Order: sequence, then structure tokens, then C-alpha cells
Amino acid sequence: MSTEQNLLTIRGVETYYGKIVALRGVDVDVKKGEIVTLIGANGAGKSTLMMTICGSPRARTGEIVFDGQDISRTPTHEIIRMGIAQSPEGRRIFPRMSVMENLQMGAQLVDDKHFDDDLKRVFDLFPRLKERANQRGGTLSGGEQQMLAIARALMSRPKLLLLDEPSLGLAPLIVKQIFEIIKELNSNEGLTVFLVEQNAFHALKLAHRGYVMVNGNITMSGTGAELLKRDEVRAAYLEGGAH
Ligand SMILES: Nc1ncnc2c1ncn2[C@@H]1O[C@H](COP(=O)(O)OP(=O)(O)OP(=O)(O)O)[C@@H](O)[C@H]1O
Repeated sequence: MSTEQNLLTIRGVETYYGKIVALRGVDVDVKKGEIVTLIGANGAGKSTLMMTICGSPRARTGEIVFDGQDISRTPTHEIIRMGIAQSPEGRRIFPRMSVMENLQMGAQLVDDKHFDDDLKRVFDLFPRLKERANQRGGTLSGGEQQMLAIARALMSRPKLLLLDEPSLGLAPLIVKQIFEIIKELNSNEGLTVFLVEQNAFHALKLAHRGYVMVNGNITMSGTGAELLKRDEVRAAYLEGGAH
């Protein structure tokens, strides 16, 4: 595949935790304006890939090119400044800080002249957060915390949004709302999204393209529609699943 239109190009990335190998030579392409989904079972290495893109843990070998620059040795704060934001698994918001303070934390590495505009944009996307601006993060519902985690990531004005399991532990209706917002961000604002999900059905329906990860390797790739039709994908990630 040509890498010309890529916002993110990952080639031959290997990541270790001590002696344990978590990624075994991963190749992934994310083009500008795409939603790309990575699916895989528990422990396949999906979160490790997200974290490796952000520089912690570091890839031991391989190349990660973002917006034309190799970021495989770039410090995490610099990666965020360059335009990658992550909403991590388990929606790690700051529970004792208010919604507003959480959003301020998201904006701290970027120029604050855009703060008011960015705040308006996330409050338009997530009106419930506006209503709860002074409430502590930890008192929000699971769905609201997920919205806050995404909103916080958006406050750094990313070109690429990394979302790790945004549907984890949420009721189907909330999952639907969150996936609709991701779609809206992509189609209205052209935001590029790389999404990790165990909820393969919804994630592949939403995505332009997808990858399947098994035991630290990419084993399949294709358009979301192609992957949804594959027997191996259906058997491993869809049959009997909640969709
Ligand atoms: N901090 C760590 N130290 C040692 N091993 C780890 C660490 N984090 C993850 N691993 C191991 O690396 C492998 C990949 O884990 P990872 O969390 O990336 O998988 P995942 O696909 O995101 O799974 P899940 O959906 O459960 O989060 C697993 O074998 C896991 O046990």
C-alpha cells in the first residue's frame, strides 16, 4: 500500500515488557480522514500498540511515522503537541477534578489562545458535560466519563485521535451515542481516528478499514465491510457476542 496519504505509518514495530514480547512486527497504515479499527481478543496487544504510538512503552524496533516524521524516539509530550491524542482504556479521567479541570488538563500542552473555542466545540458535542462542568469527574456515570475522556483528548486539537475501547462496560444505547459522535467528528471535521475495540461488530461497521490482531501480530486487514463478512472474524469476534 502506498504510504503517501498516510497520517500514520507503522512498520515492523516490536514492543516488549521486559522479556515478554507484546508486539511482534506490526504494520498498520492510517490515512488522513479515515476511521481505522483494530480488533482482537483480550491480551492480543491492542492497548500496547496504542501506547507504543504515544511513546510509552517504546518500540524496540521498527518505525512509527506521523505526519511525515519518525516519532519512534520522540518524547510523549512532544507527540501530543504534534497532534496525537489518546483516550486510554478504562477512561482514565481525573476523578477528583471537576469536568472543567479535566478539560483544562487536556489543553495544557497546546496554545491556550484556542481554549474558549475548543471548550465550546466539546460542549456542543457533549452537552451533558456542560451541564456538569463543575461536578467532579469521579461522580459522573460511566458513559459521561467516557465522553469526558474523549472530550479531554479533543482539547489538545489532535489530527489523530486514538481511542482505546470506548465502549467498554457501557450500555448499548450509550455505546451507540458514542459511536455516532466519533462518526460525526470524522465526517464533519475530517478527524482521523484509530480505534481499538472488542465490540467488533459496531467498530467494523463504523470504520473505513480494520485490522485484526492475534498474539501481537496483525493477521488480517480489509475494509470494515470485508472483515465483517470473513468467517474467521465472525467466528472469533462476532458469534455469540453482544451486537
Ligand atoms: N505492563 C505490563 N507488563 C507486562 N506485560 C504486560 C503489561 N501490559 C500488558 N502486558 C502483556 O502484553 C500483552 C498485550 O497486552 P495488551 O493490554 O496490549 O492487550 P490488549 O489486546 O489491549 O488486551 P485488552 O483488551 O485486555 O486490554 C498481554 O500478554 C499482556 O499480559
